[in-house]
Amino acid sequence: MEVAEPPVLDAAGYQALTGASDVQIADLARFQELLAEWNEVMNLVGPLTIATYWTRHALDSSQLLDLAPEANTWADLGAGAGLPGVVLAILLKGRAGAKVHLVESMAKRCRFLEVVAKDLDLPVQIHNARAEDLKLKVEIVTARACAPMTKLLGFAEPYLRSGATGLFLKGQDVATELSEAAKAWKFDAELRPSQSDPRGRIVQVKGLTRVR
Ligand SMILES: C[S@@+](CC[C@H](N)C(=O)[O-])C[C@H]1O[C@@H](n2cnc3c(N)ncnc32)[C@H](O)[C@@H]1O
Repeated sequence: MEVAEPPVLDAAGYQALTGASDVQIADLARFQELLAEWNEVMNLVGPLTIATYWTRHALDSSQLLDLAPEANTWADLGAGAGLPGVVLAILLKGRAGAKVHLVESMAKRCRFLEVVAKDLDLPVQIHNARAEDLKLKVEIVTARACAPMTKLLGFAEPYLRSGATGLFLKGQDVATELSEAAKAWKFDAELRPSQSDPRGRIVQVKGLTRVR
């Protein structure tokens, strides 16, 4: 089956598609600069993806907000370079009660996140910790490229069990990952199309219990 290519957006194309404000575009462009600068000395994202940032990182991340436009409290597990968490925080900045928890187990990636948070004055809290060890009450728990579904649900268990909805960015192996995960967990999952990756899916997860 032929799969459409993802859109290749620049800042203007991203703004036309999403309706982001000029201030948000400026903040997103600054994040792209910081990513490019730090990627020279630290492995944050694939170097070639800096050139396709507006699709591959900005749109990939910000599309989650369309699925939960009212949600103010988010936790991004395995935030790494700040994707999707920093993009979400840029878009939520200025909204009363907005808070994005960036959870990342690697200390040097947390140092990068601290620099970005300060530079852009973001409503974030950075946790240098393993996601499964924290007890954060949030509306939405998210993750991109953090772990296969079976393992990811283990990381997300405390958040999902306390009432959060999961929005997980997944690639083309999502069906296999979900059927594997169903051997270990019982959960409700809905698949949403991805705007940034025609082969990718957003998995919306609610309710989670362990079956073995
Ligand atoms: C492949 S990177 C993806 C980073 C980012 N989400 C992105 O899409 O660019 C996965 C990140 O998850 C972090 N990680 C893996 N397991 C974790 C856990 N249990 N708790 C917190 N962070 C974790 C790793 O240190 C790494 O930075």
